Amino acid sequence: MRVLVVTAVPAERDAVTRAFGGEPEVREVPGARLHRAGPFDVVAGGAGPAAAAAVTAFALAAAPAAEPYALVVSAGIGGGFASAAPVGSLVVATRIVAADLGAETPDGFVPVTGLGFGRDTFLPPEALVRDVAAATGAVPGPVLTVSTATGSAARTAELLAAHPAAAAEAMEGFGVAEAAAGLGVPVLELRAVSNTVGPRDRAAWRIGEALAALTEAFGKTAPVVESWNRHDRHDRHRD
Ligand SMILES: O=C(O)c1cccc(C(=O)CC[C@H]2O[C@@H](n3cnc4c(=O)[nH]cnc43)[C@H](O)[C@@H]2O)c1
Repeated sequence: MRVLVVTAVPAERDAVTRAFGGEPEVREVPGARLHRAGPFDVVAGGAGPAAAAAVTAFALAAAPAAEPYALVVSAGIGGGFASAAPVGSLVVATRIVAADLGAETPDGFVPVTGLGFGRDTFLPPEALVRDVAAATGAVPGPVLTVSTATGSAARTAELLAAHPAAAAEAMEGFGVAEAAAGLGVPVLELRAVSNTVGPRDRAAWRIGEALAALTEAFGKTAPVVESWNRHDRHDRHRD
């Protein structure tokens, strides 16, 4: 069973592959460079939902027919909402939500679904989310995908008003999920919290700590996804 993992930057990709030691085998496919480690093919596809969707689609389309991907994981560091996910913690998405995809109106932000088209949420498989949370200690909760990282208390309050249970935000999950859904592949999002969502303070980001947490999490996630693929995949896919 193979799992495609999509990160934004090479440092995140390498944090995932480090969980398996040694040098990953590198495979070039059109549009993507995959680093193979354990059950994971890991690609650093760039920042933001568009880059993430493009590289996910390229990698999925390039999989050999005899060995299709059973799962796609959007992974990396992320911002944690203070009440749910402190710096250094992990978050596994129960929902992957496009938080700024929609329209501004005189009455405030309206998501695309409120405009009568598109979609703004993908649901990872429930059993897999539960098992990954149990194995890694990750907080299960909604992860918001934003095109602009939050940098003020006012924007944080807006996001929490619209998504009171939000645990984290990042910039790729919804793009990865959109591409995976287009090809009928389930999706998961796993984030290691490097900073708190709120007024921008880049000096306070704990990137090294978050990358170390990501490495540890992927070591613990590999057996979970392998077991899920054998036992749960076909009856629990909600999307
Ligand atoms: O500078 C470095 O060494 C470094 C190493 C690893 C990753 C980075 C990034 O800047 C990754 C950008 C990536 O991180 C996500 N992210 C992290 N915090 C937030 C946030 O508060 N709001 C939104 N996104 C966040 C996001 O997915 C970015 O694409 C640097």
